[in-house]
Amino acid sequence: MTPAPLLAIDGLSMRFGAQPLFDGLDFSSGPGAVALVGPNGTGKSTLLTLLAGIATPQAGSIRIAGHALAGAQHQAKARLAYVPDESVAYEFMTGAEFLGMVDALRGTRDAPRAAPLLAGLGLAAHVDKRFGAMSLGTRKKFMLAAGLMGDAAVVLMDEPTNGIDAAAKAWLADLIRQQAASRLLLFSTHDQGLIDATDARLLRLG
Ligand SMILES: Nc1ncnc2c1ncn2[C@@H]1O[C@H](COP(=O)(O)OP(=O)(O)OP(=O)(O)O)[C@@H](O)[C@H]1O
Repeated sequence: MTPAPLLAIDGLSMRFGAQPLFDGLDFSSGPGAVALVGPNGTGKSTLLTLLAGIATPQAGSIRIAGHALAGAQHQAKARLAYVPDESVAYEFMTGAEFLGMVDALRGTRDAPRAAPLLAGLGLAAHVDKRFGAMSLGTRKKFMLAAGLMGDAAVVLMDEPTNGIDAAAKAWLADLIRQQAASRLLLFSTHDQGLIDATDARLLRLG
């Protein structure tokens, strides 16, 4: 039997007020790198929140590795990770505490194995710093580390290279290329360099 696609979007519609952002969107993918592109305000971040199960569409369905987000929420969410554009950590938490909290919420034990991610993103020196004392780029890197650690089949990232330095960008692009063989990495971006470096398939809005 053919395995279910890692992501299957069927007839997805979303609007705020009268103007639809997208209407009847269909998309399906197995492992790979997919760049969600389009002009500002066309609904890229909104689509990611729908795929992450944080927001609910007006119509259509989303399946993650064969599990419907609407009907089998726990199974679907267990297979995905979502990296928001802005930090969601409490200001009083340290980087290490945040990764430990994500680990605990997911019921995994991946934080101790996150050392290569921390090194690659240049975070090793910041693990004991509180979020309130971190730069925006460092906060963003911890969001990326939290999403990329573990083995979620689908990793959703909102503008992953926003605010991070050139070394971390290059490392992230390499990681996406390598991991695209075994999981789906879907990211919104305006960064053509990232699209080129990851050889990503495009999902275009607007
Ligand atoms: N909760 C909300 N209530 C009302 N309108 C919203 C809400 N969230 C987003 N919007 C509107 O939906 C549209 C799409 O926003 P979204 O942030 O998804 O776009 P985007 O493609 O990610 O933009 P950008 O490239 O600037 O990041 C915008 O017009 C935005 O104002």
